[in-house]
Order: sequence, then C-alpha cells, then structure tokens
Amino acid sequence: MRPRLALVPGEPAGVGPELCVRLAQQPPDADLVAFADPATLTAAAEALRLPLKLLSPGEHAGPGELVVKPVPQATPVRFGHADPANAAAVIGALREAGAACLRGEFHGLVTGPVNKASINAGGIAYTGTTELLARQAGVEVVMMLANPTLWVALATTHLPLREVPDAITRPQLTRVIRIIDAALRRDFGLALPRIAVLGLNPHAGEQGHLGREEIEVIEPVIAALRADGLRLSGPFPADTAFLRPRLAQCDVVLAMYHDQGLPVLKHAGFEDAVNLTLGLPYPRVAVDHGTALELAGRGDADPSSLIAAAALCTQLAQRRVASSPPVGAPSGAMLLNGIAPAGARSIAPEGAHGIAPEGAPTGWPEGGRR
Ligand SMILES: NC(=O)C1=CN([C@@H]2O[C@H](COP(=O)(O)OP(=O)(O)OC[C@H]3O[C@@H](n4cnc5c(N)ncnc54)[C@H](O)[C@@H]3O)[C@@H](O)[C@H]2O)C=CC1
Ligand SMILES: NCC(=O)COP(=O)(O)O
Repeated sequence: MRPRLALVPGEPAGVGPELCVRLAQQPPDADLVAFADPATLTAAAEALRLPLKLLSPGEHAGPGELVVKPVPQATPVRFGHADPANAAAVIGALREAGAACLRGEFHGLVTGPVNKASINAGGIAYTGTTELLARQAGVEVVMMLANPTLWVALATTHLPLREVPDAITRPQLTRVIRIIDAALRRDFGLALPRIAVLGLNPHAGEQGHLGREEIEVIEPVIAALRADGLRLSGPFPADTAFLRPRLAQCDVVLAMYHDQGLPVLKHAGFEDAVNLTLGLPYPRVAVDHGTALELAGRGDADPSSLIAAAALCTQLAQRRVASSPPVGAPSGAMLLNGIAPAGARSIAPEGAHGIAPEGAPTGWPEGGRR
C-alpha cells in the first residue's frame, strides 16, 4: 500500500521549505502533498539550485516534483527572517493538513519546524503542534522523540517549568502511560512495552527528603498500572536513568518534562531523530529540530530528520492500514526506518544503528549508538 501523506514545511523563513525540497528529490514510498505557499517552495529550490516542479493535487509526483495544496502567506518569504504576519498561514497549513487527516484524506502527517515565538508574535496563542493537533482531534496525546537507539516520551510538553509539578497528577500520568503503552503495541508491535518512568525531583525525591511527587503521584500510578499488567519500572533518578545498562532494560524512557529527556535524546543522536505524536487517530511524525533560521536558504541544513520522519510515517501508515498488525514479543517488534526500541535492537542489521562511539563503555545494548 502506498500511503498518502500530508507534508507541512512549517515556518517559511526557516529550514523547513528547503528540507521539503530535498525530500522531494528522494521521496519516500508515499504520495506527498505539501500544504504550503508554492512561491516559498520555489524560492527554497532556487536558493539550493535544486530542481522542483510543483504539481496540483491529483497529479502523480516523481523525484524532483512535489504536489502542493496552496496555503498563501501574507508576505513573501525572506529566509532567516520569520515574519509574524505569516503566522496565520503557518497555523492554517497545520490545521488544514490535520483536518484532512481526520477526514481520512491522508494516511499520515509529516511536519517541519515551526517558530513558536513568531506564531505568538503574530497574535496566535500557540505552544506546539502536538497540542494543536490534539485539540483539533479532541484527544489526549503524548510526545515521543526517537532516534535509532533511544526513545524518550514526555509526561508534560510545552509549559513553564514552574507549572510542571502541578501538571503531573495521578489521573494525568495514568493517561500518559496508557497512551504510550497502547501506541507502542499498536504502531510498533510490542506485546508488552517496557516503560521506564523517571522521577521528577533530584534522586527521584530521595525517599521524600527532596520532594514528595514520587511518593504521592508517580509511585502509586506505577503500582496501579503494574497491577493492571503494564510493564513499568521506576521512578528512576533522571541523572542515572540513561546509563546504558539501565536503558537496556526498557523500550522507552518516560521523562517528566521536556528538558529532562530531550537533551539526552538529542545528544545521543540529533540528525536522524524524529518527533512522534502518540494517541492521534493518524500517525504524525515531525522533525526533532527547530527552524534554524541562521541556516535557512543556504543549503547547509541537514535533511536527515525530515527524511527519517517521512519514512517512518510511511511505515506507520502502512502498518495501520494493514489488517490487525501482528503483536509479538519484543524480538518480533517492528524496525521502523532503523528506529527500534531497545528490546528490538538486536534484530537490526549489522551497522544499521550506527557505530558505538570510540571509547564507549561496554555494556551498551547490541546495535550500538551514536
Ligand atoms: N518541531 C518543531 O516545530 C520545533 C520547533 N522549534 C522552534 O525552532 C526555533 C529555534 O529553536 P532552537 O532552540 O534554536 O533549535 P534549532 O533546532 O532550530 O537549532 C538548534 C541548533 O541546531 C542546528 N540545527 C537545527 N536544525 C538543523 C538541521 N536540519 N541541520 C543542521 N543543523 C541544524 C541549528 O543551526 C542550531 O545550531 C524556536 O522557535 C523553537 O520553538 C524547536 C524545536 C522543534
Ligand atoms: N521539542 C519538540 C518541539 O518543540 C516540537 O514540538 P511540536 O511543535 O511538534 O509540538
């Protein structure tokens, strides 16, 4: 099955449009439709001196071609200079694409980076595309970033650090963990996903001496869900949870907040990491990086994350369309675009996950890491 995927480049002045142009040169096994201003895509192709023929919806695109559903901007693009006047077009493209996915016109959504400050400066209250798509679909979701060797999900996403402890409650954390568990079963074929839950406080609260959220919220949730059959461990102190022997015991790490988990993930492998929204009615996969305004229009931006996102979204869409995906043990888990949970890493072909860095401590799971 060849899926139809909606593609949203994101901030016009950032690297998103040129990454879409690069993606069009080596498209995934899917029919892409870009929701964007055609003039911006053309400008990006010209800046990179790459061929790009824009087609209308319904036409079939080959390499160097891209089907476009026009979403006009208020002002022409100036690479490197985000214009808040274009906020409505940026958000409009995301909303249109999301709505089309909900109507079943597309099998999945691939998105480039959005400049959160520019959107807000343009008068649109916006914290993130994850939240926007969740509201539009009327569901709760979980953000998970993944690279070929590490998966990190977040209990909270884009909110001030000061508000994090109050946002983590027993019902909320229960829902987050259930969404992760269900998504890893459904989309990745894990029979019993192993979720390692981090604590919130230093040393996971040091038995209540450094904070009580572990005792009052996180531990009771873990205990209740374990009793329900979920495979959970923790709460672990975040500073040692990412040590290699610990990672070998889980498929995904659940961090309590954005900057508890994502710096580790991005350090472990920035280039080919992707950002998934778990819990939506359709697969959404995004780049892991931001708008990188300083690189835009120069041809220096690395397209690996967008290419990985499109490939993964293609595979997730195919999997969802295929009748009742086989649910197997971790050893039978799906290897998606080289992205596999720790428990499935050994099924990757030799070298598929990159090579362990020189001097890497021994004990790192098979498959290595970047
Ligand atoms: N998926 C999304 O929509 C995301 C959006 N952002 C937004 O992006 C804006 C800028 O955020 P920053 O924190 O500066 O993060 P950033 O990811 O844009 O930049 C961080 C560093 O990575 C480099 N970089 C980023 N993408 C690259 C690529 N494809 N190839 C080579 N180098 C690359 C940049 O040059 C910079 O040195 C913010 O407005 C933020 O809200 C940030 C993260 C994700
Ligand atoms: N750090 C991830 C990020 O900011 C992108 O999130 P989203 O806009 O896809 O919700």
